[in-house]
Amino acid sequence: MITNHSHIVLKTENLKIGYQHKKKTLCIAEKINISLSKGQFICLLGKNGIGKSTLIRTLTKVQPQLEGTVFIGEIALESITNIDLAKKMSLVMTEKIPESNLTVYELIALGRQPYTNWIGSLTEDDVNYIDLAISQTNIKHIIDKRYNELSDGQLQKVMIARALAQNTDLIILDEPTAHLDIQNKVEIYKLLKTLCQKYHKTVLISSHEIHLALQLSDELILMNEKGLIAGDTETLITDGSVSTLFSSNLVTFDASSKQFVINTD
Ligand SMILES: Nc1ncnc2c1ncn2[C@@H]1O[C@H](COP(=O)(O)OP(=O)(O)OP(=O)(O)O)[C@@H](O)[C@H]1O
Repeated sequence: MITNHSHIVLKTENLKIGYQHKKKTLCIAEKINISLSKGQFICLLGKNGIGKSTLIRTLTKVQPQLEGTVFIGEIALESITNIDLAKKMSLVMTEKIPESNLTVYELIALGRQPYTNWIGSLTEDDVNYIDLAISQTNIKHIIDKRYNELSDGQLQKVMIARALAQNTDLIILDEPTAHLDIQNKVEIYKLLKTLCQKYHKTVLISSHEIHLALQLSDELILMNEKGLIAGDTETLITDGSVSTLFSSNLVTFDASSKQFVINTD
């Protein structure tokens, strides 16, 4: 019997990611075969510049793959229209959005764009999803503020709320907690975990919060110079895979505390 757990929301087949400039090809990683299952909280970890954002941009159709295929369910990514994709997948990127005079509420309401009618007026359903996203991210106190009045941390929560309002089965976030303090980082991680457990969303995030990722994720995708290692979080901690993330004599992975610790000598 196929359970919800084994239901694959996204998978890649022999994916090769990177950049093509004129006749020059820069390969960042290849032979990538990963799958994301329904209800799973997956963290993508790797050191600076290893290719996490490149992978996320390729999985979300922001940039083309060099080779191979990304499937959303059974359908190849390139054959899905942008409007249909926006109903299946929401994306939170670190890039700043263009300057605007929108209020927080209006920004979040933009998450409903794939569903709104041609004049863009909000239905009762739209309003309910927006209100739920606002309460889930705990930002009711700032909904009347303008975009340019927000701190980086507040803006990050608003962008997550916009993705939640989009109400997709799959949510992909590139370093969603980069500007947040420790309390807000934990809050966001717990929120993402709850979305998976309670609402069976599939959440993929790239992150440098290794300690939080190891405590809360169901699965990991580890990127290092040799390629990708994907699997169950506890397994990758105990089989030593996590310790390969940083090949440096500055830090060592301590599996018992699930942390990289600074070498003292
Ligand atoms: N437009 C581009 N053209 C060519 N190379 C690029 C481009 N964008 C990024 N790169 C290179 O691709 C590699 C991977 O970058 P990427 O941003 O995916 O890493 P990352 O793991 O997300 O890093 P970080 O943790 O620092 O955000 C880097 O060497 C980077 O210089």
